[in-house]
Amino acid sequence: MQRVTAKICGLSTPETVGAAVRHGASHVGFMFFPKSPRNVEPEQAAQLAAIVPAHVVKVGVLVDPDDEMVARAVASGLDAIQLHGGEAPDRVAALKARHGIEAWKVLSVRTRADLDKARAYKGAADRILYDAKTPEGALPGGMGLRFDWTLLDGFAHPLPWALAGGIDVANVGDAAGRTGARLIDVSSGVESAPGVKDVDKIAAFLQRVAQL
Ligand SMILES: O=C(O)c1ccccc1N[C@@H]1O[C@H](COP(=O)(O)O)[C@@H](O)[C@H]1O
Repeated sequence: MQRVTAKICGLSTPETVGAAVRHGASHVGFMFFPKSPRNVEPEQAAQLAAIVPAHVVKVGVLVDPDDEMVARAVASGLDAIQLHGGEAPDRVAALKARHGIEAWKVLSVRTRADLDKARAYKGAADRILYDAKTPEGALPGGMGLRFDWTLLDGFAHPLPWALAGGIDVANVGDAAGRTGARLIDVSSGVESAPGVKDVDKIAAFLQRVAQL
């Protein structure tokens, strides 16, 4: 079976990007969402992207972005965009076609019906990322909230997928084992405070993932 890999998301410093790369992250993520404590400007993202080796996938996270925002983010050197808002399938497909890079769609999950929305993105998105639905008015992600992973039991995934939401070093083994996820996304689980990534937590998380 394919081994488990990890995306460390919401990175904003060379030190934490370096830690993610050194300890074996398959993906790194940069936030382009001004309301987020992890937000980076495109110029800052370009400097961070420049120190990421080619085998590590650089993902930009955007929330209902306008065309200019996507263009500025992609120009920082991204390999993929993660659309974390209410983007419809045709919008995802259009951005993928325009920029010629992978487009991921995030589905916010509370019920099985939320998973069923994945089918509409077949042919539009490259990957579905299942994350926990956050409370009304809160950030749409990065809150360290989990959804009920048993909802994924027996679900016929229409697309390659990844799991996010409230994952940390203590529960990543359960997350991968219980759901079968081969790509795990973490942000707040490797932080010491919102928006402050911790190199020791990144190292411990990735060492645990390497055992799975
Ligand atoms: O991190 C944020 O601030 C954020 C803001 C808006 C949309 C998504 C955001 N983060 C992403 O949410 C998931 C889960 O994060 P967590 O591990 O539960 O903290 C992940 O992809 C984050 O990058």
